[in-house]
Amino acid sequence: MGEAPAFVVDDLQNGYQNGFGLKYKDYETAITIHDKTYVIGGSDDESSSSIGVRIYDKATGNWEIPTVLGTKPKPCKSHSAVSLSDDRILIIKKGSSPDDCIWFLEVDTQYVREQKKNLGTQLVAWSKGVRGNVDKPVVISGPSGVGKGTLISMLMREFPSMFGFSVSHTTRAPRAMEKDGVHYHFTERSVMEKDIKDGKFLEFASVHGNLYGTSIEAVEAVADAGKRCILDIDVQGARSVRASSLEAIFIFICPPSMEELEKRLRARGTELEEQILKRLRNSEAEVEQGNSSGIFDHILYNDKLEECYENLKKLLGLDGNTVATQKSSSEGLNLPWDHSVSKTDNKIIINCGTPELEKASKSLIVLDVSSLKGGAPGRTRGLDVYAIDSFSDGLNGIDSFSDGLNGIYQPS
Ligand SMILES: Nc1ncnc2c1ncn2[C@@H]1O[C@H](COP(=O)(O)OP(=O)(O)OP(=O)(O)O)[C@@H](O)[C@H]1O
Ligand SMILES: Nc1nc2c(ncn2[C@@H]2O[C@H](COP(=O)(O)O)[C@@H](O)[C@H]2O)c(=O)[nH]1
Repeated sequence: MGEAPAFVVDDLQNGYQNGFGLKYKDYETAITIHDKTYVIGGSDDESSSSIGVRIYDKATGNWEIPTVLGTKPKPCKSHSAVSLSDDRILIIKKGSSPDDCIWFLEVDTQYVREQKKNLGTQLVAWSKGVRGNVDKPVVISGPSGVGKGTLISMLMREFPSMFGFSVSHTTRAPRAMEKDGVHYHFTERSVMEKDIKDGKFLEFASVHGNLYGTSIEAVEAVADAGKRCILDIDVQGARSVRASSLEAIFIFICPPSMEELEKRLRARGTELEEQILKRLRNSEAEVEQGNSSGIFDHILYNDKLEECYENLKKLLGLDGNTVATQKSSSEGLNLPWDHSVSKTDNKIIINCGTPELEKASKSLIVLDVSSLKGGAPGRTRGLDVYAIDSFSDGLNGIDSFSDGLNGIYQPS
């Protein structure tokens, strides 16, 4: 795809290399990985909604505008970019809020390769970086009427600040008490199919004759609120999530018997006879797959509701030690506007000192990226952050901090 280049090709061929914050005009950085140069544009244009990405393919001599998946970072005036192991580029936004400064642009991860194959286009995907290991999302599956929704409501009522519900999309009609955007995003099939084609869904499946799906945005909205995401999805959806990079805990809820399941479904009174029969027919295969597919980490029997709820809490580590597990999931990183970035092995060094402060105390922040987990279409977790307070002279390289780590960076 052709586009007027912001700089001439010779600049790319001669001037750019893998590495650091090569600031170009209009706050762009360029990172070359093998034959491709990724030009990542910051912006001072308030109207642009996200950081742009273009690719120059040295082999063909063409510019390409890739399909961009994932929740995109809002534009910033400047950023640094560092390539990590050829499959993703770390972006450090300057002047951004502490919880919005670390992003990853995935260019050749498994997810990107799969989506490229599915969509048949040049493609990249954004994933926001978070410190440490936030609690894994919880996927809850089980046949219709087994009590998934009831258990999830109990959990959310008891721990409102800890859990957030992933609001699915569905093409089925709303029930009497259901609210759009709360219980589901009720949607037209054609709209949902287009969004699926555009890569906006983490998973989707045809369930009891309707289309259901979890959008990437739904999962990220929960993470943005600093909560642990709960997904109520069918077994097909659970299988897709299991195959994705979203690391989750998978729990299957089993009915005590098929007779009891039928009783609950009928007593709920939300489905017409035809739907009840369809759901009951499907439940046999679901229970079989739930028990034998290897997708699920835990199987819970929902016979006595209170007992099942206590067991659910136990396996989520919520039995009596609630305060300890209600930790903040995404503590940010408070970077000064003026900083420079360098890299060694799996460590990214952010120098927060200014050249004018010659003999003064400088502060180096180390981002350890050796234990990254997850990634698009969710968050990139496992980012470790340390600060080093050191005194000028010779502190512009990697060698100078080998013994300088003095604990976790405290945002000022
Ligand atoms: N352990 C239980 N004993 C008796 N009734 C229960 C139990 N658990 C849930 N129920 C009841 O069963 C009905 C179905 O529960 P619920 O709506 O939570 O099922 P679900 O698995 O979310 O179904 P769906 O997949 O169709 O959304 C509800 O009326 C609920 O009150
Ligand atoms: N694969 C997905 N399955 C989903 C999703 N949201 C809900 N579901 C499952 O659908 C059935 C029926 O739900 P109902 O609300 O119509 O009773 C149930 O098993 C849910 O778990 C989704 O996003 N993806």
